[in-house]
Amino acid sequence: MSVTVRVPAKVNVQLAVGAARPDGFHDLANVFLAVGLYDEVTATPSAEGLRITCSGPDAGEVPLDRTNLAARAALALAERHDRAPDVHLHIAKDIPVAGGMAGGSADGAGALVACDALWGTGASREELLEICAELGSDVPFSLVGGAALGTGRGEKLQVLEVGGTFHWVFAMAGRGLSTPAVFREFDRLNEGVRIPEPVAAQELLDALAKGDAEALAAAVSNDLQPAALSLFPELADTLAAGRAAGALTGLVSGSGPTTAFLAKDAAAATEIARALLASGTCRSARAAQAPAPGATVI
Ligand SMILES: C[C@](O)(CO)[C@H](O)COP(=O)(O)OP(=O)(O)OC[C@H]1O[C@@H](n2ccc(N)nc2=O)[C@H](O)[C@@H]1O
Ligand SMILES: Nc1ncnc2c1ncn2[C@@H]1O[C@H](COP(=O)(O)OP(=O)(O)OP(=O)(O)O)[C@@H](O)[C@H]1O
Repeated sequence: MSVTVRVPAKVNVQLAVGAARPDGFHDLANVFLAVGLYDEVTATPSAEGLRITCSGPDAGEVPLDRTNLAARAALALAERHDRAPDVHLHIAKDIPVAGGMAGGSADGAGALVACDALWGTGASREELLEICAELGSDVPFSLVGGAALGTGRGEKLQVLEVGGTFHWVFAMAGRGLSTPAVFREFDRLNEGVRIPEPVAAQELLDALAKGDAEALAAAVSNDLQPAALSLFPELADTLAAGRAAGALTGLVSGSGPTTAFLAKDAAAATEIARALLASGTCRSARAAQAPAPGATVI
C-alpha cells in the first residue's frame, strides 16, 4: 500500500517586502499563484524507520537526511499523533532546487498529506495548515494551491479568485540562490531607507480575478528582484531575452534565480521557451499554466 501526492510549484505575482522584524523575518504582501510544474511524493510503509529517496535531474542537490522538508513534515505529524515515523518517502522532483519556486515547500506539504492518508491520522485541514506554517513560510500555500494572498511572513493565507488560465514560461538558471541570502541582500540594499508597510495592489487582484494577462503583466512586482539581480547579475540577460521573445512581462520568481515570463497564449509561451533556450542565457525553459491545484492525492 502506498500513497502518492502531487504538489505544484509557485510564482509570486506580487512580492511586497516590509522591514526586517525582530525575529529576522520580513512581513510580506505575497500574492502566490500555483503553476503546473509538479513534484510527486510517494509514502510507503517502512520497516527501517524514516527513509527519504529522490529522483529527477536535480536529485543530487536534495538533502536525504532529516533536514529535508518532507522528512520534517513526517516527523512533525508522527510526533503530534504519538506514532513512529516508519515511512519511506520518495520524491519525484521536477521543480527546480533552490530556484525560488517553493520546491522544498511542495515536498513538505506533499509528505504531510501523504503520511496523513497512509497512517489514517485524520488530521483536520487546520492542523495540516498549522504544521505547514511551522515548516516554512511558503509551505501552507503549497498545500492550498490556486492563488492566495499571504501576509505575516507569508503563512497567513487568504484564497483569491482567478478568472482564467495564465500561460507562463520559466527559465531555470545554472545555479541556485539561497533564500536567506537574498533577504539579507534586500536588507543591505535598503539600509537607511524607510520601507513602507507591504500591501497587495488592487489592480493586480482585479487582473487575477478577470483572468486578464495584459493587466496582470502591467501589475506584477517583486521587491526581492533587485537583491536577486545584485547577487546574480546575469539574470538581467535572461529577463531581456524573454522580453525580446514577446513576453508580456518578465520577473524573478520569488527569491530567484528562476525567471518567470507571462505569455499572451499557449502558442506564444512555446515560442518564448524556444527563444529563451536558444539565447543561451538559461539552463532550461519550460512552459506551464496557472492556476494549478494544491497538494492532491493521485
Ligand atoms: C521568497 C519566498 O519564497 C516568497 O514566497 C518566501 O518568502 C520564502 O519562503 P520559505 O522558503 O518557505 O522561507 P522560510 O523557510 O520560512 O525562511 C527562510 C529564510 O528566509 C527569510 N525570510 C523568509 C520569509 C519571510 N517572510 N521573511 C524572511 O526574512 C529568513 O531569513 C528565513 O530564515
Ligand atoms: N525536499 C527538498 N527539496 C529541495 N530542497 C530541499 C528539500 N528539503 C530541504 N531542502 C533544502 O532547501 C534548500 C532550498 O530548496 P528549495 O528548492 O525549497 O528552494 P526554493 O524553491 O528557492 O524555496 P522558496 O521558493 O520556498 O524560497 C535546498 O538547497 C536544500 O538544501
